[in-house]
Amino acid sequence: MANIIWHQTTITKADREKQSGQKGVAIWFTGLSGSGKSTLANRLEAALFAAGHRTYLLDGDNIRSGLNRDLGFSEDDRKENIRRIGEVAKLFVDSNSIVLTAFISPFRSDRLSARKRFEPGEFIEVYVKCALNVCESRDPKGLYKKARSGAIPFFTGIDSPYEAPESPELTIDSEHQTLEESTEQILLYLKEKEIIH
Ligand SMILES: Nc1ncnc2c1ncn2[C@@H]1O[C@H](COP(=O)(O)OS(=O)(=O)O)[C@@H](OP(=O)(O)O)[C@H]1O
Ligand SMILES: Nc1ncnc2c1ncn2[C@@H]1O[C@H](COP(=O)(O)OP(=O)(O)O)[C@@H](O)[C@H]1O
Repeated sequence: MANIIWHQTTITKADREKQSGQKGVAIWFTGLSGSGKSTLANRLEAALFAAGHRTYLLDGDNIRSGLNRDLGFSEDDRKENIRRIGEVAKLFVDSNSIVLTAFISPFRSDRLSARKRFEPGEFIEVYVKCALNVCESRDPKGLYKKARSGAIPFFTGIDSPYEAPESPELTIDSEHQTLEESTEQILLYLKEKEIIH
């Protein structure tokens, strides 16, 4: 961008890591509405927090009522939604947090653009896999019912596409795994990658 020059801060990401003993990463949940992103992200954050880690959870509905309150659900708005979340997540990672994001993030190209803003290993894509009919039967917010009645146009999985990840770092099968099993699966991955100890 013209006349904008990146300012290198005195305290670096490496300094922060050394002080805290944890690595900053983004755990990027993606999946249909009702697949379990929020439930799992909250459960995982609680486990990480209890173990003394610095964490933060960015959740769809909360961000959409503040930072992204100007955005709706058109393709362009979803793209901008995910772009901003990616930038915010990057700031949290720079600050040495484990940031968890729980957004449908339906488009592969947008998730890839977000990934590219991070260093290798910092962006952990977690696909919360769950069949549409199961998400629809859970319908925790009653939104599928509304979407089927025509009250919510462009609802993901019904009349707006969801592009499943092709090579996510982790796939969680929320139809067949319990919440505890899914949480353990992610914690194990974080330990294997030496993000937490
Ligand atoms: N048209 C349409 N399609 C999908 N979802 C809708 C829609 N309208 C409202 N909602 C509610 O908004 C939540 C999804 O917001 P996100 O920011 O995660 O969506 S996206 O990533 O920009 O696609 C989603 O929350 P989750 O159920 O937690 O996924 C819904 O509660
Ligand atoms: N194994 C599971 N993992 C996660 N959620 C589950 C599971 N089984 C049932 N659920 C339920 O499914 C719903 C998922 O809703 P939510 O977490 O809001 O999904 P999302 O954030 O993807 O829209 C919750 O009511 C949750 O209790």
